[in-house]
Amino acid sequence: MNVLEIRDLGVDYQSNSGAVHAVDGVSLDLRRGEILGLAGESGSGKSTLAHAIGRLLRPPAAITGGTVTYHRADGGAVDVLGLRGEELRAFRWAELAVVFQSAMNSLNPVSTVGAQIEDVLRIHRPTMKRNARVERSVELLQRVGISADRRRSYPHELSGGMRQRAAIAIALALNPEIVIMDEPTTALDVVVQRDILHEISALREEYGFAVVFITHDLSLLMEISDRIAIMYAGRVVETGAARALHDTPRHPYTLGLLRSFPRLHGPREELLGIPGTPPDLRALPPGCAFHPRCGQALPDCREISPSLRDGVSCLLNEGKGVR
Ligand SMILES: Nc1ncnc2c1ncn2[C@@H]1O[C@H](COP(=O)(O)OP(=O)(O)OP(=O)(O)O)[C@@H](O)[C@H]1O
Repeated sequence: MNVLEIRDLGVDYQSNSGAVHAVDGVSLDLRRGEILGLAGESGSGKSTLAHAIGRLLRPPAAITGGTVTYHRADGGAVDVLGLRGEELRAFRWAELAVVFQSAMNSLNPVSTVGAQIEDVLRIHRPTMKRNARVERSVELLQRVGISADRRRSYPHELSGGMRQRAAIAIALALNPEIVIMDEPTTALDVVVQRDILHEISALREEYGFAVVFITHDLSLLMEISDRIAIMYAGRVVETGAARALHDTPRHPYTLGLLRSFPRLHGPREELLGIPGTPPDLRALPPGCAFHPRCGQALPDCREISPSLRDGVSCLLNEGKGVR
């Protein structure tokens, strides 16, 4: 059951030197309650896609086409890109919430973390009584690992990890169906990162929300995600179950990414990485955008732009794993 369906979505950034096609014909499903990881090199369009889904794009970004459909738990379908005004505001917190990399930027520095949760409740649940709001904020803070006495702390009084936990608690205030996490733990040290990721998994089990999770760290993504979508130059080039993608990558770019990161388990392998740099998004090479960097490219790859079929867009792929 899909909670979100993205079809043929395009997002451009207008610039003096031409339109940057940051997201180009992306179709992707988010299933109810799953963690979907978005991976890809810097500049591949992950954040732009996540911002488009959350209706957070600002000029010079503009949606050039496509649809995003949200399926309510009661079966109703919502045209996310068509939401305006009050409907959009309600959708943003109650149905979809976002946690950004820097909690410091999303938290209000002059308001305690408890007050920030209670504010969300006050605005969106006008009938909720004050003590019910306090109760809920304490419950949420405790649930993300912040003790009740920290409810009155200001963001600057908390450690980086605690601030990120607070940002997650705020995002969960209205029990959203979808939580978008854009590098939520990247600024934190590895131990704190892992703790928070385990917390996110546990919260997801408990509350049943779906997550779109973005991180540069593919091994981390493999651990936390149910499914993964790999982006290259604004397009999704492979999707699949995290395990399958890890064990039998089908796109040479996926393989390259996997080889760029040390594996957590199993024998150590040489970090081969991917030669070259991502293309200019104003003028993609003809054919498969990855072909100039692909060690396995065929002559046809220079001419034919493969579409995503059966979870992979690569001419080489005939159901076999790439080498
Ligand atoms: N305001 C902007 N104006 C012009 N181009 C932009 C703007 N913001 C992003 N871009 C371009 O859009 C492309 C996609 O960027 P995006 O941030 O979505 O990628 P990303 O995969 O999330 O990268 P990262 O992992 O570094 O966050 C990049 O080429 C970037 O240079």
